[in-house]
Formats: sequence, C-alpha cells, structure tokens
Amino acid sequence: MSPAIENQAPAAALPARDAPVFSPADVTVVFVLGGPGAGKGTQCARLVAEQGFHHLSAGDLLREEQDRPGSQFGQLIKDYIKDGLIVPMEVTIKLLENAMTAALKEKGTTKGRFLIDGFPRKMDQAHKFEEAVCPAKVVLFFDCPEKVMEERLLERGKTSGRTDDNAESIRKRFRTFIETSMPVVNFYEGQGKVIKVDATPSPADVSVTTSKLLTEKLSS
Ligand SMILES: Nc1ncnc2c1ncn2[C@@H]1O[C@H](COP(=O)(O)OP(=O)(O)O)[C@@H](O)[C@H]1O
Ligand SMILES: O=c1ccn([C@@H]2O[C@H](COP(=O)(O)OP(=O)(O)O)[C@@H](O)[C@H]2O)c(=O)[nH]1
Repeated sequence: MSPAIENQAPAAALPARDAPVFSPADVTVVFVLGGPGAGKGTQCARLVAEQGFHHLSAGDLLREEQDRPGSQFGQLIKDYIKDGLIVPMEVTIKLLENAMTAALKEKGTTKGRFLIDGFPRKMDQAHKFEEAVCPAKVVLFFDCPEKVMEERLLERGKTSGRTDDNAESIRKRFRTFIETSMPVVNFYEGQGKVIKVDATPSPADVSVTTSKLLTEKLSS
C-alpha cells in the first residue's frame, strides 16, 4: 500500500478524531530528533538492523509524496523543503499514519515498534500526532554542534541529490531547528521522555550508546 495521500486541502487530510488510531499498548512510538545532519537516519538504520524497529523518515515520506505523479502537494513540499521550513502538519501526519498502517498490514499484525525520524519538528505536530495517531513513548535526541552538522551536510550534498543540502538551505534549516524544533525537544524533556545522545563520535560509537540507553528506557 502506498503512503500517498488523497488530493485534498491539507487541513482536510486529517479528520478530527476522539482517540488516536493506534494504542500505545500495541504500538511503540519513538520520535527521533536532532538537527539536520546530526545522524538521525544513520542511527535509525542501525537500530532497525539491531532491534527490529520499523523506520519511518518524515523527510523521506515527504520527498516521496513530492515526486509522486499527480500529487496535489508536490510543489508545496518542494518549496518548503528548499527553504528549510516545516510542511503543514496535516500532510506529514497523514503520510506517517498511512505508512504505519501499511507497515502493520504488511506484517499482518496490530503490534509494532516505530522509529519516527525527523518528526515532530514543531509543537503543533507533536500535539496533533499524539492526539490523532499514537502517543509517543520515548524521544531520542541526537545532540550535535552546528559546525559538525554543516560539514556532514555539505559532504552528503555531494551525492545526495537533495535540494536542501547546500549552504543557503542549510543555514535556513539550522534556524528552523533552533527556533521551532528545539522547543519540541524541551517539551518532551520536561515530560522525562528524552534520551540525549552526543552525536559527535563515530557512527558505531553513537550506536552503542543509543542502543544501550534506548533499551534501558523502553524497559523502565
Ligand atoms: N557519527 C557520525 N560521524 C560522521 N559522519 C556521520 C555520522 N553520522 C552520520 N554521518 C554522516 O553525516 C551525514 C548526515 O547523516 P544522516 O544520518 O543523513 O543525518 P540526518 O538524518 O540527521 O540528517 C551522512 O552523510 C552520514 O553518512
Ligand atoms: O516533519 C517534517 C519533517 C521534515 N520536513 C521537511 O523536510 C526537510 C528535510 O527533513 P529530513 O528529516 O529529511 O532531513 P534533515 O534536515 O534532518 O537532514 C526539513 O527541512 C523540512 O523542510 C517537514 O516539513 N516536516
């Protein structure tokens, strides 16, 4: 099943609901946050291999929808990503919900563990996702200085083909991260849900720390 969304106004993509679609008794959601280039995708891939999580990258889902022939949201997504801005939440949340439903259906189960990578990046997304889709159990936060992230992104930009891995878009993404996404990390920190990991060591070393802390937190 494709996670594509029907052509309609963003707000209409997400109907009001009395309860989340998935129960936290069945579905474990781990939000994975960190600045652009902190290594979220890299660490998610390792957690999938080691711990059998299902990995959903909000950015990847948006880029897929952007490229889907006939998508009403293609141009909108393209413009927001290039400018490092947050796409209207209804679009992203619907894509995530569809992808979660598809993943569980494919496995023929109602139970699953998801790494939701690069989301939520804004407080309204966090509230809406938890209310309409599924409450989150843990937030993994990869902490990395801008200088290191910038170097990684410029290097990634040599081969990624991404329209936002260039100096100007990177500057805009950093600003959005500080102004809009860090408040989300701080909000969950206040709820005691955040695991903060230093993202500057090698991928293998970051992975060892992440795996250990995540296992401890999920079993506490
Ligand atoms: N710990 C690390 N040390 C050095 N380079 C890394 C590390 N983690 C990731 N990278 C590289 O940095 C770039 C950004 O990593 P990525 O996982 O795509 O970050 P994000 O998903 O947070 O944007 C990639 O090219 C990746 O190979
Ligand atoms: O919930 C999300 C996640 C991503 N994005 C957009 O997708 C871009 C790339 O995000 P991704 O997580 O793929 O990459 P990162 O910036 O973390 O390297 C962001 O800058 C945003 O423009 C968004 O609008 N909403």
